[in-house]
Amino acid sequence: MKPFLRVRGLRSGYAGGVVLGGLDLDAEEGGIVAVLGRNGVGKTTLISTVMGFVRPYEGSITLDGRELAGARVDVIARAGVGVVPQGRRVFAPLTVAEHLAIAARRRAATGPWNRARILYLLPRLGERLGHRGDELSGGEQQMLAIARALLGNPRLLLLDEPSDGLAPAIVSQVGEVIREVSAEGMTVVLVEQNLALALSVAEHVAVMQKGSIVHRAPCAEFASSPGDRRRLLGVD
Ligand SMILES: Nc1ncnc2c1ncn2[C@@H]1O[C@H](COP(=O)(O)OP(=O)(O)OP(=O)(O)O)[C@@H](O)[C@H]1O
Repeated sequence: MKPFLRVRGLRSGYAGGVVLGGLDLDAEEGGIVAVLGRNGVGKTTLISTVMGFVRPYEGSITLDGRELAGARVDVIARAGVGVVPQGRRVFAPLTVAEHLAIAARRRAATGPWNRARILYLLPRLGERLGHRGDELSGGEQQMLAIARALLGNPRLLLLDEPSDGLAPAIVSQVGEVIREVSAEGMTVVLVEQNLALALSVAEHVAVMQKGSIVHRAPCAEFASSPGDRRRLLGVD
């Protein structure tokens, strides 16, 4: 079967410097791939390049057969790619309701994910509609960042370290939300340092080192290979 997201020979970086040196990645439709790797290997650069924030030097990024490498961010968003960025990017003075209204106005496509459905999935946000971004906990901000991305009805959702800075109980809620959106058919690429979260939600792992994917495995296999985890990630 042809992968829904197919990245081949992706070279990218900043101001002529190379971070991704010919990266290949596949994600099946409706599947969850976790991209793992130590700090600084280029995980955020991968997300930024797929999303069009960083223009690739070379290579191919196809979504459902359509070439997106080098396209503008708005074209990529309309083609069905959504992102939950690292650090959440919630605006301090805007309320939850205002964030959602802006995201709904700017949405790339209509589809199953509307405000009512998202508030059903993320009930805590419904209780905080009148609260400003800077009044939300880290977990609430993360749920808002996810809600904003879902409102765009992406077919491919890129999440950049959604567990960062969250308490373990909230991390498992984030994991449940990711599983639920994937169960509805959305394809997910999850960049994570939290191995437990990655292994509990994804079907496959792709491990990055120095700007390329050096190891791919089904999660169950990676979970039962402590030698691989130590060698590739430096963790037990
Ligand atoms: N905007 C930028 N301009 C120049 N260099 C950058 C920029 N963003 C990242 N880099 C560099 O690119 C390399 C890869 O960074 P990147 O953030 O993609 O890695 P990462 O795997 O996501 O790391 P982390 O896990 O710490 O978030 C690093 O050497 C970093 O310093």
